[in-house]
Amino acid sequence: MKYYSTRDKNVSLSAAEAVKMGLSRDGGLLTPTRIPQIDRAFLERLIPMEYAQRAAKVMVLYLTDYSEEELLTFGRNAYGPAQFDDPIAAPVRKVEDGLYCLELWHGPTSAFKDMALQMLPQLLSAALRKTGEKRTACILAATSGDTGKAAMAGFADVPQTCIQVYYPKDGVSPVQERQMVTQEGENVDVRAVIGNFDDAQAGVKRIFSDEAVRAELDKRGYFLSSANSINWGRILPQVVYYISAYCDLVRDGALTMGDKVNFCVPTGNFGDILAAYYAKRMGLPVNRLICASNSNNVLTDFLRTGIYDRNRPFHTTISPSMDILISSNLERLLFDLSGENDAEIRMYMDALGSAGRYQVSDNIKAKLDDAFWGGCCSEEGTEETIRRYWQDYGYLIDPHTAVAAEVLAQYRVASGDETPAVVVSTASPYKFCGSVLTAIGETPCGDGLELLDQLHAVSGVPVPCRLAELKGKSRRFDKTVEKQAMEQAVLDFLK
Ligand SMILES: N[C@@H](CCOP(=O)(O)O)C(=O)O
Repeated sequence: MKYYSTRDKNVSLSAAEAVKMGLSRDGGLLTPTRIPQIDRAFLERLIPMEYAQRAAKVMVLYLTDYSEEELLTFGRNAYGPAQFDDPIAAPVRKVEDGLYCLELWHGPTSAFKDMALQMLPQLLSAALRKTGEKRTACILAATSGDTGKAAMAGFADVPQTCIQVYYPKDGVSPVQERQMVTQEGENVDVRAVIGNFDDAQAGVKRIFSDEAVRAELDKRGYFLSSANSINWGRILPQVVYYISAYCDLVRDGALTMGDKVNFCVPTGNFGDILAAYYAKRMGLPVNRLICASNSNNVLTDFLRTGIYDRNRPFHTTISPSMDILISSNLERLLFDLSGENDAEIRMYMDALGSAGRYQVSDNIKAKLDDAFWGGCCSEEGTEETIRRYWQDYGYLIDPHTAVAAEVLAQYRVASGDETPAVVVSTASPYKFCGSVLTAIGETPCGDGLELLDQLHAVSGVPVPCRLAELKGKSRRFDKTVEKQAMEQAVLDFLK
């Protein structure tokens, strides 16, 4: 299987090279040249398997220069009991008939990012070996809260790698910040950007395409790679959990093999829902993908009108990981929907860069309507949904999951579609204690880690052990950086 760029189909890379590079030199996203197909027999075979086996079976379809045995070893390292507090890794929890939550936060940093970022470092280390690379990979990541910690945890002290993370100052939750600034490891660094997530992501992409910085890093023995969902090695492990969830629903009798399911995904950078789209394109029986946004509802408007317009106020919300107005992975979706038309994608992305806006063709809009539905949820709606899930189901959910749960309810009313649905639950409520406490009618006593105990006292839900351990950890990083100074920050880190 070869990989090409959404902006240049003449690029031709192996999977290992694509994982190593992270982002194409032309600014495009590296994408498989074909989408492998799965059928009922394939899904039947996955049903009795453990999560790591399912992951190896799916991933080898795309990573043809890796062996299935190699991927199974990586899977067992990634999703085993040393990392995940649930033996199923990504369990599906029944909320009520026809309504399920896919819990993706049982990993070491309590967010769905662990599902990919416990795997990516192993894929990258193997890629370094497979390509004979002698330089050190420097991972640059922008985060609105969850990716940064998961990437640091995944890459900490991994040989021949180092990682530098940028998060928006005042744009992540207190627990998310504490997770990042206490991260151990000799090869890690994290800085708060004076700006929002889009500034941090734009800075990282700018550095990737800065030839002078790249040449200087090369002289020093480094090359750049990415741990964000712009890296195909991030998307692919996320495809696995949609397929796995379907198998679990069939195994448990909630679906009959071949029945369709809807997935409702809270998303900002469009990576998580793109992974669901690939699963659908591979042949997983998916009816509709419901894209849930918070008040930063650029994706809702796009899916409804075909016009992507980032020229709007940026809101800081209680679901901060989705506070994003430039959704990077939409580019891969548009590439697929356009019939892999790289010239058309260049036109849209140039317009996004210069005017902050583009309008897709009628052809793409029709295909979007067929596969997707977009909705958004206010801050009040988010709190109300957390409260409702707690009162009605005794189920404590985080604000991102609540956004999806509320948007799914809107979709059902608007469409009348009662297809069994899975809400993708992306983070532990303990990462957002203050907002969750307020939502369930408690007054937070403080604004730091003491809220972990308060939320535990009122809910009885166990605190994930790595979050509880944060209390004993001291702060290792406290640097801030202006968004224009990120290039220098990289050069300072890689002395
Ligand atoms: N929601 C993310 C933002 C970055 O998204 P990614 O999936 O591209 O890494 C975060 O929490 O950092």
